[in-house]
Amino acid sequence: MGEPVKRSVAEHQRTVLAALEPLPARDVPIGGAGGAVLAADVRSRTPIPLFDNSAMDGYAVRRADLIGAGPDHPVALPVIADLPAGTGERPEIGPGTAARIMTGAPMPPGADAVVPVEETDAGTTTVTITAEPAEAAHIRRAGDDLATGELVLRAGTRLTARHLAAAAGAGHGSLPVHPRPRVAVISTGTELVDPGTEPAWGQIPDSNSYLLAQSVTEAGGAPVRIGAVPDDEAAFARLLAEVSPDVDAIVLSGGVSVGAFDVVKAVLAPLPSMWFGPLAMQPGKPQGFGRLADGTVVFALPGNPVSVYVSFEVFVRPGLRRLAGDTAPLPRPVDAVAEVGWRSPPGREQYMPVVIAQDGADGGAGLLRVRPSARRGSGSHLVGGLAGADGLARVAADVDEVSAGDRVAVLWGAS
Ligand SMILES: Nc1nc2c(c(=O)[nH]1)N[C@H]1C(S)=C(S)[C@@H](COP(=O)(O)OP(=O)(O)OC[C@H]3O[C@@H](n4cnc5c(N)ncnc54)[C@H](O)[C@@H]3O)O[C@H]1N2
Ligand code: MOO
Repeated sequence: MGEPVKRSVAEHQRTVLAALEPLPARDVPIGGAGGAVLAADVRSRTPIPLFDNSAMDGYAVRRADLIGAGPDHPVALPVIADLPAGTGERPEIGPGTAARIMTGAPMPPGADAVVPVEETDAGTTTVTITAEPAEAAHIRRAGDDLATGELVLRAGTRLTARHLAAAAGAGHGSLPVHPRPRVAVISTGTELVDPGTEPAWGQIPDSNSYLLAQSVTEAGGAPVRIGAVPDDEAAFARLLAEVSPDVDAIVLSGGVSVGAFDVVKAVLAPLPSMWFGPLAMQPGKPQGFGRLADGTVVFALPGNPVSVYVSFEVFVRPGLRRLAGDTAPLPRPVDAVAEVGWRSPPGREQYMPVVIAQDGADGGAGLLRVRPSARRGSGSHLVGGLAGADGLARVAADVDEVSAGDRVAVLWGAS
């Protein structure tokens, strides 16, 4: 039984990206838009600030009344109004009068400067002022920040807290976004039990569904973690049919190899819209990708936990970015030096989970230093070693050994 020709990692990545389109845009209230990608430019509906207002708690005055004012020349003015932030009043400040005003309150007509309360006696009927204000002192002008119609946010921006604040300030209650992809996560394997449950002989905790659900969240998607299901073809087919109408994609783990009970392959390989095959990759060799008959996107990842982590980073995360409409370029791999050597299988591009350290006072040129995060190096079952992995060292398919001191490319940081 010979092995089929292996597809390269780059080709599979291209295939995945070419098969996916951004989810259709829709207006979402800004309270729920964080993490989604903006589908259209957003312009300010109003000036920011909306109106001239005071930058200080103090008194709105006519500057001409206070020329020459100082500690030795106090000037007393009648206080004709009290203006808190939010006031709807617009009292005219005539010559020789003042209004008490709080930070954020609109400047009353006639006033052309604000004197901070610290430079007064804080009077409420008459105020005595001991400083001459500069021209337009402590006034925040309408439109200083943005004029009406100015660009606030560009299409393609993944919305963070800062973006939501700017959009809210510019008068938007909702934003046009590509929704975050809803992603169901299912682990297959009769050997799987919920973590924390005592496993019987032959059983192990399901770690993949937790890895995948959290990875989906970190990639900006909305996970629906179904958890572990046994290797039962009929039940698995029913579950897919039940779940798929509510999600944009399904990420599966396990059951894609050549075993006798490989349920994912058994149920999905007959679909013409699914591809299964080996990749020239380690870990992550057996993979499936495509769509269910109803169009739901399916990533069928191998069961080994390190394979799942690597496959998510290399295929699923870029795919989810595409569904989410994120057009920012993927981070480029950075140059690093291997601190120790390790072996890589010939003919397969290797993705080694690594601990990353930066050269410090020892005279290094700032190059990253990496070593495998798992004690035993490469092994797609070494889930414990994943905890220490800061990134993935990529070793070309034609390299079968990395030696200490070799340069390697490292995928690192949010992608
Ligand atoms: N004769 C061959 N056997 C295998 C090959 C091969 O080419 N020929 N490929 C190996 C490689 S490489 C991988 S990767 C695995 C992938 O197999 P499956 O995708 O069918 O995955 P399973 O057999 O279901 O599980 C593999 C391994 O991972 C453990 N596992 C599965 N799910 C979870 C989970 N949710 N949480 C934690 N661990 C999980 C499972 O118990 C197995 O130990 O096939 C090799 N075999
Ligand atoms: O390709 Mo497998 O994913 O090495 O364990």
